[in-house]
Amino acid sequence: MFSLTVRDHMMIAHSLPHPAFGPAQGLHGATFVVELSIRRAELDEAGIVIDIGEATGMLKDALADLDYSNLDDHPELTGTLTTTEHLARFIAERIATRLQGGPYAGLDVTLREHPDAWASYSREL
Ligand SMILES: Nc1nc2c(c(=O)[nH]1)N=C([C@H](O)[C@H](O)COP(=O)(O)OP(=O)(O)OP(=O)(O)O)CN2
Repeated sequence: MFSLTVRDHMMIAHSLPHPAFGPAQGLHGATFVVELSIRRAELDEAGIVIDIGEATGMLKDALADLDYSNLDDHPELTGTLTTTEHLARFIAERIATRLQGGPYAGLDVTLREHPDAWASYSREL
C-alpha cells in the first residue's frame, strides 16, 4: 500500500464543556497542525498516489471555514465536543466525500495539538 501525505494548519477557538477537561472547558484558542494521508494500492500511470497540489488543495478546502473561526458557532459542529479526535473525523469525512468513487483505498487525518500529542482518524474508501 502506498500513501501520500500533505500538511496544513488551522487556528481556531473553541470550548470543551465536559468535566473531563480543566481550563479547556472555557473558550480558548488552539493551533492544530493537520496532516492528510491518502492510501492507494497501486500507483497511477504517472507513478503517484495523487498529485501533491491536488491533495494540498483538498485539505485547504476542508479547513477553510474552520480556520480563524470559533468552532462553538459552527453549524455542523453543534452538539459535538470538538476534541482533537472528533475534529480529525470531521475533516476526514469531508475529504472522503471528494475521494469516494476514485482509485483510493483510504485516508488518514492526524491533528497535532502540540508536538507531543496528536489524534488520528482513519477510514476506508
Ligand atoms: N484525548 C484528548 N484529550 C484531551 C484533549 C483532546 O482533544 N483529546 N484536549 C484537551 C484540551 O484541549 C487541552 O489540551 C488541555 O485542556 P485542559 O483543560 O488543561 O485539560 P485537562 O485538565 O484534562 O489537562 P491535562 O492535559 O489532562 O493536564 C485535553 N485533553
